[in-house]
Amino acid sequence: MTRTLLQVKDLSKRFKEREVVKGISFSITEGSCAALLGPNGAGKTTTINMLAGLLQPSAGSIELLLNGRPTTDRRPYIGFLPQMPMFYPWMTGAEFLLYTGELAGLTSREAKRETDKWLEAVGIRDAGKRRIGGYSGGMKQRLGLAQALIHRPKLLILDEPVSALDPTGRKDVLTLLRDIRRETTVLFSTHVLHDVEEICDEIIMIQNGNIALQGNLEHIRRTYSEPVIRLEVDGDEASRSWLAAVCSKDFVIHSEISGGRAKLRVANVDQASLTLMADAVSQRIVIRSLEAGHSTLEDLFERVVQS
Ligand SMILES: Nc1ncnc2c1ncn2[C@@H]1O[C@H](COP(=O)(O)OP(=O)(O)OP(=O)(O)O)[C@@H](O)[C@H]1O
Repeated sequence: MTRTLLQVKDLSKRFKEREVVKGISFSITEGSCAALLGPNGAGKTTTINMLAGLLQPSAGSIELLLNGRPTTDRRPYIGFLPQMPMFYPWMTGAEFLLYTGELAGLTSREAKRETDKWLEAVGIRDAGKRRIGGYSGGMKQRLGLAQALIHRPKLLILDEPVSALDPTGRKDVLTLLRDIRRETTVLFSTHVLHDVEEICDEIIMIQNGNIALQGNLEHIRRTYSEPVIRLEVDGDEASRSWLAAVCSKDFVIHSEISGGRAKLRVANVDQASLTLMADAVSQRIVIRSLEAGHSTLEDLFERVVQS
């Protein structure tokens, strides 16, 4: 049975006379992994800070529901990793986790047990004995994640959790987020749409403080997915002018050209690919690559942002 864990209604935030979050409503299903997407300045951090209880909304409501009933104070049930987490550099990673665990209401014995568990889970068991001042950005991010999970929250909220990580670190964190989903619902903001496609099942896309698109990712994919051909030719003038001419053909619904590459939205990829290849052969144009497939979340994001 799918149950709502978080219900947001008509949420707004105004900084002086400027409204940056404009009455948004959405819900998050228990056990899901949801992504908050949007271009720079869309209002993601402001929204996340309101959900985490760090910012007071100007209007609207945020309810966390436990077994279908709203809690009076949602904060004990939320784990939060801000965009720029702050640490005490003189503490060791383990000391910091013990401290935050006890602050979150764990007994010292529980805090010790959870500290060991999470240092291991986020991959910094050995570094846990060292001072945070000597940690790299990626290690701090892992420690921040452990800090957000130590009190076993119902909802984990993360503001761009993978932006400071190298590819291995990113993969580790995404795997961890996927693993904890059995116990913890996850909401995170990101610009990396590929990560979203890998681990999320719900998305909320915001732009200019409004919701541009939201819902189940699979459903959105099915609804908005379109046949697309990605084409690359040589950079010489003849190839480029052929590419430009191709974009104005009848079977191309929409096109984007950048250098020797083009992305073509078409009605039928098979037919369009055959026509393109035949035309290229007859004009003696070398096609470097031709990929026939469907639009990605990134394509959809670009369309929403540009509209
Ligand atoms: N404390 C504040 N006072 C005034 N304006 C603010 C404040 N915090 C954010 N803003 C403005 O609100 C808008 C939304 O900012 P926010 O940080 O929520 O966007 P974002 O989607 O998280 O962007 P990014 O992807 O760049 O982190 C921006 O125009 C920002 O300048």
